[in-house]
Amino acid sequence: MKNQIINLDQNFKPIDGDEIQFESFTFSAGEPHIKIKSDIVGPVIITHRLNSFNDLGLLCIAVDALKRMHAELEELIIPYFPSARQDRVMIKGEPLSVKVYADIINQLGFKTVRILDAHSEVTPALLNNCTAVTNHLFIQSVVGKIGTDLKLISPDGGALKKIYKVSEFLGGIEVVECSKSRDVKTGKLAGFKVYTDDLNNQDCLIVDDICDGGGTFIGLAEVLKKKNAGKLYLAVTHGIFSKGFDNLDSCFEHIFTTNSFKDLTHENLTQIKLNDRLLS
Ligand SMILES: O=P(O)(O)OC[C@H]1O[C@@H](O)[C@H](O)[C@@H]1O
Repeated sequence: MKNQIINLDQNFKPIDGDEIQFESFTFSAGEPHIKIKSDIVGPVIITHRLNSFNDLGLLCIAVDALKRMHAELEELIIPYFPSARQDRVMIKGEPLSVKVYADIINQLGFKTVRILDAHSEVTPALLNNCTAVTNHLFIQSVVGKIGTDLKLISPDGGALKKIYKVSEFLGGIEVVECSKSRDVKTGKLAGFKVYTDDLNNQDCLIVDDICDGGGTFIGLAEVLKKKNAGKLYLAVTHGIFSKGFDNLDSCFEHIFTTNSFKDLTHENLTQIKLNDRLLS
């Protein structure tokens, strides 16, 4: 039987199919409400941008409504997994936030959960039957626009394994390894090491999963410039850009992201819209 799709974040339609119609609104006290308007005739796929506990609330009540209509919950597609960076307890007294989200999502009872460019191996391990889609097709789209005559830059050890896989997928673009240190107590960036003597004016593409405030990439760009990098490009799957673009713009020739977190327009940014292909 053909799947039916419910795009819970109505501005975000990453895959095609027969859409389930619904109405949603928030009561004045802030409580979400939903009404499913279509008949349920096939297995259901939900796509949702799950950036906060409010988004999670809407998902939970939507699933309740669907279960009351005897829906078969085939798949949940949430490209950006919330709190994925809080995947370990660094200091006594901190929560393991990613597990809080994962436990709730596991309870919903989907056959599979699909996420994009997982921050680490922790999130897929916590989710039942998780498909973790890589960033390979996204980065392939990026190099399709800027060419392959460049070096791929991995900002830190966490991104290293992934970037070698991207490089292999793209036919062996050279990787430059870097490491990043943070103050464990404050979380503030302490510095970068770039493991090459000279970049010889070669263009560089920094590849990472998330750009939040951008401090990582601004700091790394400074170090790469000191090593004689040519043009600098940035590709991050999940574009939060919580501190805007002013400081990033002066560091990068161009920035690339997807719309997994939010819709963005900015003159120095290309947002590649997620679709069936990028999520497979
Ligand atoms: O420096 P900002 O943009 O705030 O944070 C993004 C970085 O923080 C990491 O966990 C991400 O993987 C990325 O390397």
